[in-house]
Amino acid sequence: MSGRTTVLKPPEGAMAPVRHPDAPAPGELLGAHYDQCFGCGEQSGGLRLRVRAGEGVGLTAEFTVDAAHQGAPGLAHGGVLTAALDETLGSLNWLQRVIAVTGRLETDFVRPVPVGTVLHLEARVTAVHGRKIYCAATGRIGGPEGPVAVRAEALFIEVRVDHFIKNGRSEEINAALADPDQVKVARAFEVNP
Ligand SMILES: CCCCC/C=C\C/C=C\C/C=C\C/C=C\CCCC(=O)SCCNC(=O)CCNC(=O)[C@H](O)C(C)(C)COP(=O)(O)OP(=O)(O)OC[C@H]1O[C@@H](n2cnc3c(N)ncnc32)[C@H](O)[C@@H]1OP(=O)(O)O
Repeated sequence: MSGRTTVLKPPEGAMAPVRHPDAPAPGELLGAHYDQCFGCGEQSGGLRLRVRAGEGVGLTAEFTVDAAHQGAPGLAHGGVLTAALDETLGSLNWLQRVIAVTGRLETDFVRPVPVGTVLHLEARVTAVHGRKIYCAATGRIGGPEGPVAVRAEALFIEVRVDHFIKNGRSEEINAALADPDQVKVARAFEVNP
C-alpha cells in the first residue's frame, strides 16, 4: 500500500529483535503493566486488553468492543481501535525487557468493527535500530484467522524510567513509587530512585 511514511521503514543496519531470556513463555498472559492503564488495566471504560506472549518477539491479544467504545452507532470508534493497536504494540517491549513509548503509529482501518466484536490482535517487532523499535500489528474479526479489520505499523523509542518520573503527574508517580507492584515494568527493572 502506498502512502506510508518512510520513518516507519527500518534503516540500513537495523537488527533483528531479541527476545529476553526471562520473557514469559508463549501462551502466557502478560497481565497489566500498570493497573491504571487505559489499555490493559481493569477500569470500566478501558479496553481491558488481554495479551499473551507468542513466539519470538511476537504476541497476541484480544479486545472486546463494548458500548463505551462506540464512534458511530453500533460501531467501534477509530481512536479506540488505534488505542488497542498501540497497547498491543507497546506490550511487545515487555518481551524484550525494554521501556519504550510510541513515537509514531499509523493505522489502516480496513473494515468496520461492530460493538460486541472480539478483535483478535497479533503483533511483532520487525527490527531494532539503536533506541528505535519498529513493529507491526493486525486486528482480525470473526476469529484469529478472520478477515483483517485494522492494521498498524509503529515506531517505539526506548526511554529510561526517568521519562515517567520527570513527565508524569506527581500524584500518580508518587503512588507508583510507594507501591512498585502497581507498575510491572518498574518492578522488573527494580526501580528504586
Ligand atoms: C515508578 C515510577 C514510574 C515508572 C514507570 C515505569 C514504566 C512505565 C511502564 C510502561 C510505560 C511504557 C509505555 C506505555 C505502555 C503502553 C501504552 C502504549 C504505548 C504508548 O501509548 S506510550 C504514550 C505515547 N507516547 C508518548 O507519550 C511519547 C511522547 N514523545 C516523547 O516523549 C519523545 O518525543 C520521545 C521519547 C518519543 C523521543 O524523544 P527523545 O528526546 O528521547 O529522542 P529523540 O527525539 O532524539 O528521538 C530518538 C530517535 O527517534 C526518532 N523519533 C522520535 N520521535 C519520532 C517520531 N515521532 N517519528 C519518527 N521518528 C521519531 C528521532 O528521529 C531519533 O532518531 P535518530 O536517532 O535516528 O536521529
